[in-house]
Amino acid sequence: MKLSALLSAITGRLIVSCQASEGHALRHTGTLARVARAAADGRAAAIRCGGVGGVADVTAVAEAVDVPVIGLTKSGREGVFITPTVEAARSVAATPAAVVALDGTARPRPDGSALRDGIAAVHELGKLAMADVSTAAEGIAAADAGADLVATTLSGYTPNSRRTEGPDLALVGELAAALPEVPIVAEGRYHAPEQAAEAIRAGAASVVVGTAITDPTWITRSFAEAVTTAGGEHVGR
Ligand SMILES: CC(=O)N[C@H](C=O)[C@@H](O)[C@H](O)[C@H](O)COP(=O)(O)O
Repeated sequence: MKLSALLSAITGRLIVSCQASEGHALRHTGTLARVARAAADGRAAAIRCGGVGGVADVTAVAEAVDVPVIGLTKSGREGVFITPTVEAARSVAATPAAVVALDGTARPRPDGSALRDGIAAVHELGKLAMADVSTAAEGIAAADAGADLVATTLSGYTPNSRRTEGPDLALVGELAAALPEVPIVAEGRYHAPEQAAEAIRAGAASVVVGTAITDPTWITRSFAEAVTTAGGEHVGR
């Protein structure tokens, strides 16, 4: 898929991330493919998927939905863990995913490669590359390395990034101003529709929402906590 075709599908629209970590009740490829279908039925413009489920999840989701898929692999939680090697980038690019998401920070990669190498491997297989960054400087470097899209995914998850409780809307604005030619994707801790709308107003081409839509354990916990707190107040009256 060409970048222009992807952009006509996702610009000004919502992307849903359908991933589940090891041990999560939804950590099942077929189940996540169903979750992706439900999100597409709700008008998600694209699905981001893979994670610890790797290329099996990406392939199953791509078969289940008729919107573009952004694929990634995840290994570990330390240092570079999103599509961390050239081999991982190549394996995701070989699936039906239209876009490969990969760590776009300047930290050392497990295989000693540079971001530019991973992006080149993705492009060789005719796919688009989304760089997941944590700061504006990383986004600028990622665009220079050939990234087709830059996403704020890693803000709050690297030692040198801001740790906002909610989404890092400021980073969206900074990237949009610094890279007017590059589509910026807002991602990470968007927990309410109004926050997602705010990201578009801040200059994002598109917004990725994961946990708040596709993690029923997280959603339940937030309701349960609210109810328990009210219950405690009630008992204390
Ligand atoms: C930091 C990291 O590993 N982010 C991952 C990237 O693919 C996913 O675990 C997130 O769910 C995704 O970025 C969407 O964000 P949120 O779930 O906050 O809406």
